[in-house]
Amino acid sequence: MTIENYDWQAAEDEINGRKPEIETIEPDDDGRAEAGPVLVDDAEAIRSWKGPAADKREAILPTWATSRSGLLNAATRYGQLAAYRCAFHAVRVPVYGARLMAWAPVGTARAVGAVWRWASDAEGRPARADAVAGHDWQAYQSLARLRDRRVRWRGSVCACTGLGLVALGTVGALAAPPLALWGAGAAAVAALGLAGKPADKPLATRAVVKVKLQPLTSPMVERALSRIGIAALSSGKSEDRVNWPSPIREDGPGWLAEVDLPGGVTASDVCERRDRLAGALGRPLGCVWPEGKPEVHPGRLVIWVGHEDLAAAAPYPWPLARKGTVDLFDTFPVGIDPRGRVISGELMFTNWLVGSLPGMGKTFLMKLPLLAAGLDERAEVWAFELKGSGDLAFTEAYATRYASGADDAPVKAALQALRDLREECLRRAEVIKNLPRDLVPENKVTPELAARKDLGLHPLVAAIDEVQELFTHAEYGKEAKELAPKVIKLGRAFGISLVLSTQRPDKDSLPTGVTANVGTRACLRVMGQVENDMILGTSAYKNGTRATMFTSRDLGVFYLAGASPAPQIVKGAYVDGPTADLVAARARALRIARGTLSGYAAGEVTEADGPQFNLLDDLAAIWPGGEANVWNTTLVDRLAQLRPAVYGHWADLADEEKTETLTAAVKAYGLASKGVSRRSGAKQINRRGLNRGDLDTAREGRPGGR
Ligand SMILES: Nc1ncnc2c1ncn2[C@@H]1O[C@H](COP(=O)(O)OP(=O)(O)OP(=O)(O)O)[C@@H](O)[C@H]1O
Repeated sequence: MTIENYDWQAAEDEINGRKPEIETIEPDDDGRAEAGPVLVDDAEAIRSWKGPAADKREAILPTWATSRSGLLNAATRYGQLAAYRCAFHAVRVPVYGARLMAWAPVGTARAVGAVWRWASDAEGRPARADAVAGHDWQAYQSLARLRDRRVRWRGSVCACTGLGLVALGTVGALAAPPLALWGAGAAAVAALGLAGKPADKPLATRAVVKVKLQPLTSPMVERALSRIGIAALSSGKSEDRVNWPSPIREDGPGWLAEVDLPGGVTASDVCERRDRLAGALGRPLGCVWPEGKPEVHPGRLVIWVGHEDLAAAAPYPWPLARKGTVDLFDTFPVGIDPRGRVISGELMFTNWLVGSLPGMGKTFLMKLPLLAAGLDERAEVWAFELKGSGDLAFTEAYATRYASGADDAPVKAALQALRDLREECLRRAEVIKNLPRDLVPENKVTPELAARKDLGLHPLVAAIDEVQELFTHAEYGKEAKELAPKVIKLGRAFGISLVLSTQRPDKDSLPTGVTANVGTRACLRVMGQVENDMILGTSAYKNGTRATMFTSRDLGVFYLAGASPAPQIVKGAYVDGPTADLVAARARALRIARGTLSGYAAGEVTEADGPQFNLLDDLAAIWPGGEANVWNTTLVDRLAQLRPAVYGHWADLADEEKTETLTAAVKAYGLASKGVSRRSGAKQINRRGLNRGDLDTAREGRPGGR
């Protein structure tokens, strides 16, 4: 119990009234404590206890104003609101124009009436009438003289202004450009329309109706907590009251309440009842996000209540979807937390495990590390999708290994990948061991070593979607279960990362060696404690990290553990199919430029990937008869027709990219493209292409021969 939580009254009652039922220190044998039992809790001593005091400093700036992403989010929110208002009113301009025109005659009448009243000294009329009624003829005479003077003067002003306006109008009509005339006309109609506007009718329709959100208050939170079915919170006893270490404050687009729960109640007890808490607070479930702060103590509860339902909020677009590259030795964005702060993850020196019920967003989440790896041109990517849906087909553009399907072939390819990764781990370990100590101070791959092509220590990211198909496979499962933990444990330091996803997190489908050793865990909605802990780690459920609290509406929402000291709730960035293809095209271009496009994406197909065939043989097969030199663009189109599954995506590239892609792909076989000049109509066009003689030489010299 902290000093603030100490119940002074109860302590005093106990000391002064009832016989104390508290621990006592018995007198020493030597009789020094004869004066009676000494209380362990001396109320006076505790009351006068002075220190050491820990000053808790409140943040100078709200959380959202302390980070670039927070500021960016706030600016985006207001910018989007302003843009929405502009667009809303822009489409209604004709309606507003029609309203102004309809009101303009009334406005004209009102303007003429006002001028007339001013020119005829209408305001003096009541005074003159009073003078007549009171038979005060002297006053009347002076008021009448005043009126005459005013009418003369005001009449002249009106006449001059009228003549001036007519002259100005005539000159304007003859000399001013039509646009200015229309502008002046519109301004006049607008002014008269506004003058004639009925008082109860607004000109513009409201673009944004402000819904007054009720601020979160401490009585509200206390009342809600007392109604979620936790006995201690609803007992009403003073010792069962929650404590407030800091006041409720606005945090991003919502309110943040931090409370210390009474003894014996933990934050996870409340997290488990998130739906009841939301109900008791009268907010949509997607607005209420309780979480623990175990680094303070298990009873510290943080409740964030958002203005907007996270499940109904617009998907969060991946910041790297349109532009940007990734340095895998740094972090990359994976989503936002309920408060709108960008959450990042990393791939180097960590392995990923993604799990959830089917259809909650596993594959969408897996796309993020795979695309991030794609945007680091040093990284080699292997992707295996064992459901056969083609969800990871975007990686075909840049992956060194790719397999997809619901049959045995991709499962076998994934197993082969694990075998090869194990070998690669050993090779890399040997390379690192033989390097001078100063280059590998921590026996780990460094960015400098990863950049050296001669060492082969580049990042290698291997993803297996629906990995349960591999681990439960009758023939390959046993070996895969043995290999995966070894790769996870060993590969980490050598730049090899596994990204695994499963929709069946149980002990048969996921070896404990995997669950115990992965560093980054992402758990979308699961049904129970076992699945939760299989993905998020032992005791995660007990510690309040419960992906069971997500509902079926929380698509793409997950607990991310391992990316930061405490698990975080994240709404994953949304990358749809076409966007993934665009990013993949950038990943491919990066590799082509660096000369690192290899394997599957470069058209090389290994035995493990399927039937054996080869780019050089395929080129020979589609070579136009009798031609000595052929443009790369023509060859790529013919290759795409020959094997759409392998070369199909090349056909969609621009001519320049087709040329580059084939140049890079044949380079691996020691074949170089050269300038090929051809006549097209009256023009002579020069493009890069291949020579048949060079191709045959490369085929002869290929290991294994023709
Ligand atoms: N981050 C996200 N934001 C918004 N919606 C998302 C997000 N991630 C996924 N979704 C939605 O959830 C749906 C299911 O996603 P996904 O296909 O990744 O699920 P899954 O768990 O892989 O399913 P399965 O187990 O059947 O393969 C998607 O069609 C998408 O509309």
